Amino acid sequence: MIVTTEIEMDDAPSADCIIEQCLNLEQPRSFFLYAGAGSGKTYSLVMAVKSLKDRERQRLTFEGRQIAIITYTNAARDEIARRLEFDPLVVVSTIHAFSWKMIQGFNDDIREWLRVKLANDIAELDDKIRRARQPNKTSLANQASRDSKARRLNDLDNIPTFTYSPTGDNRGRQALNHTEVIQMAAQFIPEPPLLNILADRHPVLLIDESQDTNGPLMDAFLRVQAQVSDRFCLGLLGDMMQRIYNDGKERLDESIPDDWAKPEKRMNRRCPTRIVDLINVIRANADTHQQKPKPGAIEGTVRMFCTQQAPGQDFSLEARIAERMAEVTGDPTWASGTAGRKTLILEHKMAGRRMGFEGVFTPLYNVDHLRTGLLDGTLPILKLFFERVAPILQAAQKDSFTLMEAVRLRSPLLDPSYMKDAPDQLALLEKVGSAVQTLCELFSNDHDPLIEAVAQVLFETSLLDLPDRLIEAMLAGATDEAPPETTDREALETHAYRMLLGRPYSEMAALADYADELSPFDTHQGVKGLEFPRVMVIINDEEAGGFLFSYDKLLGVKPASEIDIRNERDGKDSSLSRTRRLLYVTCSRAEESLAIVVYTAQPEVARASVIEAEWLTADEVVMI
Ligand SMILES: Nc1ncnc2c1ncn2[C@@H]1O[C@H](COP(=O)(O)OP(=O)(O)OP(=O)(O)O)[C@@H](O)[C@H]1O
Repeated sequence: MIVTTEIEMDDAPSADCIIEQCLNLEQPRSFFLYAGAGSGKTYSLVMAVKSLKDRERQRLTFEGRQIAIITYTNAARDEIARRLEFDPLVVVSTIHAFSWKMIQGFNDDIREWLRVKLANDIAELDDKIRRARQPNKTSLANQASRDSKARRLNDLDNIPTFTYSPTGDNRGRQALNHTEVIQMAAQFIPEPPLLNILADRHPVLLIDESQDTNGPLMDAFLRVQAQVSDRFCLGLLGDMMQRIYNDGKERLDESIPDDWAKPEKRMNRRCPTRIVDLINVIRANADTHQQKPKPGAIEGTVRMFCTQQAPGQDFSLEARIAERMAEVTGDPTWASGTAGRKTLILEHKMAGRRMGFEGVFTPLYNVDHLRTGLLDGTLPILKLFFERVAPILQAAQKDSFTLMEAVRLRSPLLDPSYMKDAPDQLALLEKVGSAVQTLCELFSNDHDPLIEAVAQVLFETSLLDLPDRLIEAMLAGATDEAPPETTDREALETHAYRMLLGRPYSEMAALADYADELSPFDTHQGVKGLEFPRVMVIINDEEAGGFLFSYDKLLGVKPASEIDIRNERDGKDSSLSRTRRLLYVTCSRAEESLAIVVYTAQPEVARASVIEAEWLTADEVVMI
């Protein structure tokens, strides 16, 4: 068998060889990798670091220095660290963790930065409050925010040490929030002493998904590189066409200095030829980087289904489309239910409707300060149900030994120190057994109890600890009333939990399935970096209800606004270019076949415009 290497297959000198040459501790050269979807950026990153470690292990160890890698998500961090065998010579972190590691301990600088920032924010809010004609929801919120900032400013000198956790709640007067840490890092890193600390600690810094790295922070890294280029290598991996978050640096590629290496990977190793062609035409509107499929790539299938059906009503249409895809592709897995494909929706609530968890999701999502914890699953109320109640109920389906083990690991009643002090251990065990039985009985005969009933059992039996705010909500009782007209965070949070209490437990279970990332649904943005054999992209502006993206504009159903046209003409970002990039990301996830489902008021127009733009042929667009 003849083994063809990438060097032979690619018309450009191998990008991986160029990167390897750049990672030279004697003569470092920074680089910016041009690489489209599925071109193996993660592979290149891992290979480059492995080779550097092999060459320079002794020296890096002796000098106590580490190669640093910044990833976009915790999942990507874990994956890259795993592929590098958790080697202590390499530190892999998210941008938040990396920024904090750099600024942590500089308490005086942090305090002074906060002093200026808080004073500026207060002055801005004072101005807004002054200009509000009469008190309204916004002015009341501004006043509350102003008062809280003033309290924080007054208290600054009493805080000797600031704290921060990239994955935690960051509550308490000494805690910094995510935005502050990023902003401070952007300001401190390009100046001594952090400039030298960074270059001394990490002679090589590689940033994955660099197109979405916070803009000011990216500027800071570029400034560091410009000042210490003889002893610091900055490697940027990413794809400008996959910039889908708003704070990434616009036109990063144009800011790259001439003396950097600019390797390019042109081969798409993921998608079939038909999909490579499709993403090439979508991309052609944005830049000149085109890809070729890997040798021996399958042909693959693309279909677009355009419908006028009102959004969010009947999802059996999507099941019927999946059946059509099974016929067209000859792949029966398409028709095997939602688990047989990956369905990409624009907003989590759209998954909520399709998976049946909207009733628990929406009340939490509507409270600003709960949103992050909801989306990353760190909200204490979710942890209670996802990590404690659900495993106990699952164990109850097996045998009594598994059940008691699940309870032992989670119940405060079976905590060794609590048990040790219990006057009658046998009675305690009986109490636990009866509590578990009461909990399980709620679900007997396929009954779907209200979340309130489940919480009540946990509370009355003390089987599990409940978050204080949930207990407050239980005392007030379940509700389906609209949230109160207030800016009081605690009142809004308690109200959201009261709404949740009135929902069936099955909705919480569905949300848990969605959160564990094994669900067949994900958002357009959430699948960055991932790949799936069968992908169904749902395009539905009305159901998504957002304003940053507009597929109707991209597909010619709605005219672009004057601002969009002006922005496009001036090479600035617009809802058209943002949506085009998002479509590029979603379509390029498919390894075998792709169905694009377009819900729109004018399906004929959408059809005509994709055919005219030569994205798809007439045969590939189905009116349904
Ligand atoms: N050198 C290689 N040889 C064979 N397969 C490869 C190679 N590099 C990458 N692949 C495979 O190609 C696919 C795409 O790689 P990867 O996910 O790293 O691409 P990517 O550039 O990060 O993509 P995207 O930006 O679209 O997320 C993966 O299935 C990966 O295993």
